[in-house]
Amino acid sequence: MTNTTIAPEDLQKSILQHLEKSLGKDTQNATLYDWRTSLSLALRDLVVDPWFRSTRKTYEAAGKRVYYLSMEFLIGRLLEDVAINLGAEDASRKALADLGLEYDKVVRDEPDAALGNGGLGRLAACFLDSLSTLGIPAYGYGIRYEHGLFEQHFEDGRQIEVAEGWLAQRHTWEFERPEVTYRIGFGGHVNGNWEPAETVIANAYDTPILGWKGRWANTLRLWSAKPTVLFDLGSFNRGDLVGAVVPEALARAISRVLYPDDTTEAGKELRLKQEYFFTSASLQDIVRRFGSEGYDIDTLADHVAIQLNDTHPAIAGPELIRLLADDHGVEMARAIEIARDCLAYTNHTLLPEALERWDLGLFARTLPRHLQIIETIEADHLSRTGSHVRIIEDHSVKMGELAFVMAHCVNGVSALHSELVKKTVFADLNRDYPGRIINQTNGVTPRRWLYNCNAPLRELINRTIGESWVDDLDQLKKLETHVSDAGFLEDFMAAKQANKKRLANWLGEQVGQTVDPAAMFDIQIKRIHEYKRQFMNILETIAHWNEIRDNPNGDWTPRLKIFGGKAAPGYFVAKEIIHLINDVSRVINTDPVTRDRLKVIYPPNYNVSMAEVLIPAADLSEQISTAGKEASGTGNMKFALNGALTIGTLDGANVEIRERVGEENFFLFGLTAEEVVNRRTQHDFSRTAIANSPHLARVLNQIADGLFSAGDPGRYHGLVTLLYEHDYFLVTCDFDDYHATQNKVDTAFVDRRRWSEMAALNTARSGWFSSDRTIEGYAKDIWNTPSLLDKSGS
Ligand SMILES: [N-]=[N+]=N[C@]1([C@H](N)O)O[C@H](CO)[C@@H](O)[C@H](O)[C@H]1O
Repeated sequence: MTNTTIAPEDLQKSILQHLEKSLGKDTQNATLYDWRTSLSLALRDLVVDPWFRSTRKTYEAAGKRVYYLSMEFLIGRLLEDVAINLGAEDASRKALADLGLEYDKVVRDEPDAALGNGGLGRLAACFLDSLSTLGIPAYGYGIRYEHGLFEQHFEDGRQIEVAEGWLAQRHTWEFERPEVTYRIGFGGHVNGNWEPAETVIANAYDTPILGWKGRWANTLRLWSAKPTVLFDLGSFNRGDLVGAVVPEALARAISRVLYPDDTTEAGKELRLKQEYFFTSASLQDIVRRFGSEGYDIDTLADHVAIQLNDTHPAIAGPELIRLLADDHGVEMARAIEIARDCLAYTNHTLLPEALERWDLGLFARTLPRHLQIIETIEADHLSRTGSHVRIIEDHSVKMGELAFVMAHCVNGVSALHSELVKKTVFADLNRDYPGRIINQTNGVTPRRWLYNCNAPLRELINRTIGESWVDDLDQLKKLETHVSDAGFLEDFMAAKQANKKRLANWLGEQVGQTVDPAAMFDIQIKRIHEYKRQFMNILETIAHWNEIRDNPNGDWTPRLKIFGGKAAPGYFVAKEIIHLINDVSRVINTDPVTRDRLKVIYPPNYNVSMAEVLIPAADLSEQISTAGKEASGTGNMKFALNGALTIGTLDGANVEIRERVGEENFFLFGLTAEEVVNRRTQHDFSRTAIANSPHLARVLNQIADGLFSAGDPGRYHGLVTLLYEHDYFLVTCDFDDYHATQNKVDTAFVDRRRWSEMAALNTARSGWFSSDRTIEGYAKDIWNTPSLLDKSGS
C-alpha cells in the first residue's frame, strides 16, 4: 500500500468541488472557514481508502486488536497532520496558492480538538499516531466532549476560564455513526438482574487516524450522550417546557464538558457517570464486534487487548465481567479470568490526590451491580493471594487497586516512575503479584513534534541523513557524525534561529510583545502545578533580575523567559502562581535598567498548537519538578528532540533523557527523589534553606513587601508563607542549586559552538523517545499484537 500522493491540480479540483457541492459556496463568497473545510474534505477523501483497506485487512487477519480506553485525547489540529501523513503538504500549499490563499493561514483557522488536560491526553493522541504508523490494528475509545479544555484568559494577570467551543463549527474529520448506539444504565437496583433507574444512549462518532505515508489508518471512536427521549412532548403539551427539555439536557450533560483537572481526581457524580458511560459503550462495542466474527466468548482475550489509560476507565473490569456473566452466561470465576486476560492498566502519577477513590454511597447508588461484582473480585483477589490489600476500604472504592487487580499487566511511564510505583503506591500489590508491574517509558510522535512543527530542522535532517528517520527515529543517531562539522552546526543553529524569528513574530501578533531573537529563549510550558515548580522558576527569575540591577554594566546574557500553562479552575495556589508570574512580568518588562537583558512573557491559553510554535524555538527547556513527582513528562522529550538543552532534576523521564543525550549535554540540579523524602523529615527545612540563601530571602521579602503588587502589598503573603511553613515541594531547598545552574547555562550559552554541539547531540540522541518505540514495547510486552504491515510497509 503506497503513499497516496496527489497532484496539486487534482487536489485543487477536489477543493473547488467540495466548496461548491459540500458547502454550497462559490469562490467569490468563500470564507477562510469555507476554504479550510473544503481542503479538509478533499484530503479526508484520500484517507477513506487506506482506512477501508486497513479495516478489511484487520478482519482478514482475524488477529488481535488493541483497544485504548482514555477519558482524554489531546489531539490539537488535524489538517496539517493528515496532509503530511498523506504526503500532500506541498500539493495543498500549491493548490491553495494558485487560488490566492496561504496554506499556513488556512491551517491556523482550525480549532484545536482540546479533549484533554495535559500529558496523559496528549500521550493518548501520540499513541494513536504511532499505532497507525506501525500498522497495528487498534481503536481509540473516548468521549466526544462538546466543550474541551477551557479557554484561558488573563484579567489583571488572573486566570479567567471561558467555555471552549470546538464544535461550534463543523468538525470536518469525524463521521457520525447514527447506527452505532448503546444503552448505558445508571442507578436503580439489582433484583437478580440489574434494573437501571436511568438510561442514556451512547452514539459513536468515528475519526480516521492515518499513519505515516498513509499506509494504515485506525479509528478513534468517540461517544456522545443522547437521551432515550429527545423531547418530552407530554410535558410540553402540559405547558411544562422545562420538563420537556430536561431529559435531553441531563443526558447531554454526560458528554458535555471535559473535567479540567490534571493529576487531581474530580470526585464528582457526573465524572463517575462520564467514566462509566464511555467505558460501558466501548466494551459493549468491543464484545459486539467480537461476537460478529463468530468466535467463542471464552477466547475473547486472544482477540482483544484493552489498555486502560490511568484509572479513569478502571470500571472496565467489573463492566466486562457484567457483560460476560450477566449477558453472555459465562461463569463468574471464568469471567474474571477472561476480563483480566484482556485488561492492562497504565499508572501516570504517584500524587495521592490523583488516585481515584469513589465514595461507597455514591458508587452504590450509581452502579449497584458493579459494586456487587467488585466485592466478588475483591474476595477472589484476597483468597487467591492472601493479600491484605482491599479494593473497598474507608467507605470508598479504590480505583487504582481495582485496576491493578483486574489487569494482567500494570505499567509505569518512565524507568524511575515504575520503580517508585513498585516501592510506594502499589508496594503491597507488587509483593502479591510479583512481575506484574513493568515499565514502558513514554514517547512522542516525531511526525507532529518534529516533522510537522519544525520545517527548518526537518529540511536539514532530510538533507543530511535522508527521510527514513520519520518512522525510525533511531536514525537520528547518524547526525552525530556531522556534529563536528562547522557547516552542519551553522545550519543547525540557523534552523533554530528561523524558529525563534517565527516565534518572535507570533508573540508580536498574539501578545503584542517585541522580543530579541538573539536572546536565550528559556521556556516552561505545562499545566500549572506546585510540583512542576513554576513558582521556583519565577523566584529565580526575580533573583536574576536583582543581579542585573545590582550590576547593570555586567556582561549579561539576554534572556527571554516564556511561561505557558493552565491551572485547574479550583486550584487556588496554582492560580496565585499565575497571578504572580504576570505581576512580575509587568514590573520586569517595564524596567529600563534590565529590559534589554531580561523579559518575561506569559501568552494565555497554552495548547497543542501553541506548543508547536514554542518548542522548535526553545534554547532552554525547564523540567524542574520536585524529584519523584513528575511520572515522566513528555514536553521534556519534545524540547530535546527539537535541539533545546534541558535544565532539570532527576525526575521522571529526565533521568533517561540525560542518560541518552549525555550528562555533559544536560544541566542537572536538585535533590534526588530519595533526598527529597529525607529532607522532608528534617525539622524546619524550609526556614533553614531560606536563612542560608540570601538570594531567595531577598526575593521573598520583595514579594512580601508588594514590590510586584503595587497597591495590594499583601497579595502574596499567602504564597510566601506557604514556602516558610509548608514547602512540600522543596522549592526552598533546590533554589540555590537551581540558581547556580542557571548561571552555568548563561555562561554555556555564550560559547555558541559548544552550545550548538550540545543542542545537535540532544536531537541526534533523542530517537529513543519516539512513541513508535513506546508502542512497540506495549505491543511486545503487554498486547502481543504484531503489525499487519509487512516490512516493505505495504
Ligand atoms: N495524570 N497524569 N499524569 C501525567 C500528566 N499530568 O498528564 O501523565 C503524563 C503522561 O504519562 C506524564 O508524562 C506526567 O508526568 C503525568 O503527570
